Amino acid sequence: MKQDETMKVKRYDDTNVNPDFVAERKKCTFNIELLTNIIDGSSYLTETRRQAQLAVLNNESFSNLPDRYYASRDEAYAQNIRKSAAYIKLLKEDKSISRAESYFMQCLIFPNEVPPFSLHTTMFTPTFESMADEEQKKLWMPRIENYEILGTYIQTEMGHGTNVRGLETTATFDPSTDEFIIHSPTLTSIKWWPGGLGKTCNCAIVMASLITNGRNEGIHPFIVQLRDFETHEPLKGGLTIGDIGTKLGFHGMDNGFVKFDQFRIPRRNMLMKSAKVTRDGTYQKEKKLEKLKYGSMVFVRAMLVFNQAGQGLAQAVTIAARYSCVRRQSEYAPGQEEPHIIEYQAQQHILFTELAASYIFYIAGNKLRELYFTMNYDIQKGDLSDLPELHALSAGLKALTLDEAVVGIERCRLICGGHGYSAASGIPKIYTEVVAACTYEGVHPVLYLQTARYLLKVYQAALLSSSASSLPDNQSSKYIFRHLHSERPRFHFPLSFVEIVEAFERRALMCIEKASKKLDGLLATGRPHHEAWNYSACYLIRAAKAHSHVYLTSSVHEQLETVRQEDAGVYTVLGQLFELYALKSIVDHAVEFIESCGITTDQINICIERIEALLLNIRPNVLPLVDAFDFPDRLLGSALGCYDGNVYQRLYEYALNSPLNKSTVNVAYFVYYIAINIS
Ligand SMILES: CCCCCCCCCCCCCCCCCCCCC/C=C/C(=O)SCCNC(=O)CCNC(=O)[C@H](O)C(C)(C)COP(=O)(O)OP(=O)(O)OC[C@H]1O[C@@H](n2cnc3c(N)ncnc32)[C@H](O)[C@@H]1OP(=O)(O)O
Ligand SMILES: Cc1cc2nc3c(=O)[nH]c(=O)nc-3n(C[C@H](O)[C@H](O)[C@H](O)COP(=O)(O)OP(=O)(O)OC[C@H]3O[C@@H](n4cnc5c(N)ncnc54)[C@H](O)[C@@H]3O)c2cc1C
Repeated sequence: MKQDETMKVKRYDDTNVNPDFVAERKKCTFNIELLTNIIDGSSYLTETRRQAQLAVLNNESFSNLPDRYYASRDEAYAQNIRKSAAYIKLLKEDKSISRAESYFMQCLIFPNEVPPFSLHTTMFTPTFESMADEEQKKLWMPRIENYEILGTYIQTEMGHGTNVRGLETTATFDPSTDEFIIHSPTLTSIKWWPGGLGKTCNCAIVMASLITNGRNEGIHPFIVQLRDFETHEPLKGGLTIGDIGTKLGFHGMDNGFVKFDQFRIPRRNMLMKSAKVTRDGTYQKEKKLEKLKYGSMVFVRAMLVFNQAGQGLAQAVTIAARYSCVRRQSEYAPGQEEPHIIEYQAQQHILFTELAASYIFYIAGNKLRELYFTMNYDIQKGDLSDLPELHALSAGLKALTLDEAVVGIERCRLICGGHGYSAASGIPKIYTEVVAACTYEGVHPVLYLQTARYLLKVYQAALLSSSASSLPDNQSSKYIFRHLHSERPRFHFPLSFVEIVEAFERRALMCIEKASKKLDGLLATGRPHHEAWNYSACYLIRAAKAHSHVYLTSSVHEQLETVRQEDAGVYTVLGQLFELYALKSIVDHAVEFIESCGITTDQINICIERIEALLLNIRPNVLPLVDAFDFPDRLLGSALGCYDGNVYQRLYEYALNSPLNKSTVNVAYFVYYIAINIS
């Protein structure tokens, strides 16, 4: 990114800081900057992020006016398009902007928003790059990279989302014209939900059942132009397109529908890297590359762990923590000043356990992102051996971290009392964005079952192997094999960090074994496989969750081992957060740990006591721990969570700006009530 010499806006306003915050920040026992580097992934990424954020704050085109919480849907959409236009212009003009820089800029330009063009970068382009052949890439990529083509990803239909194989849209090859005919044969086959489809995008990858020579060859991707490149009008020839209407959140996003009525596209618009239809209608495929077509889902699921679960929960926690250090309530010691609500143990238990979870999701999410890019390098070159592990991991972690994050965000809102319910707190917006991710890219029961399907295979292979070296070289195979072929360790309390990871592994293995036994038991009674699978679902989902917890704990433990060499202060606070998250999970799933690790209820009580001690340990550092996330105020968009802690002034300003306050007597009241009931 080109450096801007005129950068003048500071990321924080550190004048006029609430004195309570000044006192809190003085209690800090560790190097905040070092922890920020860990959260970002490196000091280089911290610096990159800050420069990118400054560039956004200095650019008036990216302001959030009108106020984002008062904007109507039309205004929210228009605001997103205005900012998108400025952002895309910038990306086109400054080719030195790196992927990381553009990512950080986008997060701040569209705070807690998925903007209408985002499908272009997260799904349309990756799917095209992965599924198009070289000639197709040469033809299309320049216009895709130049944003002349703005694409979305069209898979889901009104009647089918989860069951991709059950999609009804057809792409029938017509050899007489060398074209595919895209058709929606029923009401339920209307494509429904794709982001940016309603009003914004001019092209799309459409997933449809390929039919040639009378045979249905299954779901394949096609690139389809939807709108005229000049007038932006939907193309003639069989398209009905529109916006699907208001949703729980995503107000600035035009999720859309499209009905195809015998709409024709050239044969070469089928993406032909792993399968093709020749001029005479012959279908050919490379079976080994078949699963590549699911690749963009794996990508987004892997990214959602740090981007939505980690970042979303961390933002809610930052807001709740800062507010808790300002808000005073109730008489604690008779006759004395009301304490800050942060001093109540009940508040600390919720706030600090969610703080711990946000650190775990952020750090594990960063590691998953790195793992994705490492594994995907080989996958794109045609070596798909890591794909099953990556698919299982990204599916399970997307589900588990988002499940826990949305509950955590709501708990943060609740511990802010009444002001948490105001949009001004910023938390409702965070919640509606993050909870959407629990649905898109796959609903969670379905994703857990995908993870479990893989785990049972790994378990069977590990059972039959006499040496780990004969198994695939990945984390799942390693820990499942190791614990399957070794004695249960004796656990000592309080648990060491190594023992914590071991305990999560033993628990996961037990859950996988139980799921396997349940399935085998049902099969042994003569039930068909699909029925036995369905009635094992509760066991299978428990196994997938326990396995995902293994990744969370082991990857953060790995990070801790590195930090231990570097800085004692950071190691201590990060260790406290790791222990708190792990012990809370153990207590929440006590039955599974008692059974799998041979521990007692007395030992669970030791964990409960230890959690209380950890709350006291964490208390002095709470504000520095959320400061370390380094969220600019604009990103949080919160009167309660600003860096300077001037909560009440901001709440008052927010209320004064309400459109309802533009007049002293509201016209509706005058017209409907006074006119009818008082005159
Ligand atoms: C900070 C530092 C720098 C940063 C750098 C920058 C990095 C960039 C950051 C980018 C940030 C991104 C942020 C994200 C924000 C994103 C916003 C996005 C907005 C929302 C977009 C939403 C889009 C959508 O929702 S698209 C629609 C998604 N739909 C689904 O998910 C449907 C779910 N259903 C399915 O996945 C399948 O149909 C399934 C798997 C449930 C069932 O299918 P099936 O055919 O019946 O499968 P099955 O028989 O069970 O299995 C067959 C076989 O295939 C394997 N399989 C299944 N899925 C996959 C897969 N995805 N990958 C690989 N393999 C898969 C399965 O395991 C089986 O294998 P075998 O057992 O071997 O047979
Ligand atoms: C905000 C948002 C943005 C989206 N963006 C896009 C997009 O850009 N492109 C796109 O193509 N799609 C998009 N989608 C669609 C999304 O991917 C689907 O909604 C999602 O995959 C779920 O499919 P469905 O809605 O058909 O739910 P269904 O598949 O009907 O599932 C309903 C419920 O049934 C249960 N269920 C279903 N199948 C099973 C099973 N096999 N086992 C156990 N339980 C099951 C689950 O509890 C599930 O929640 C978006 C959705 C949202 C909410």
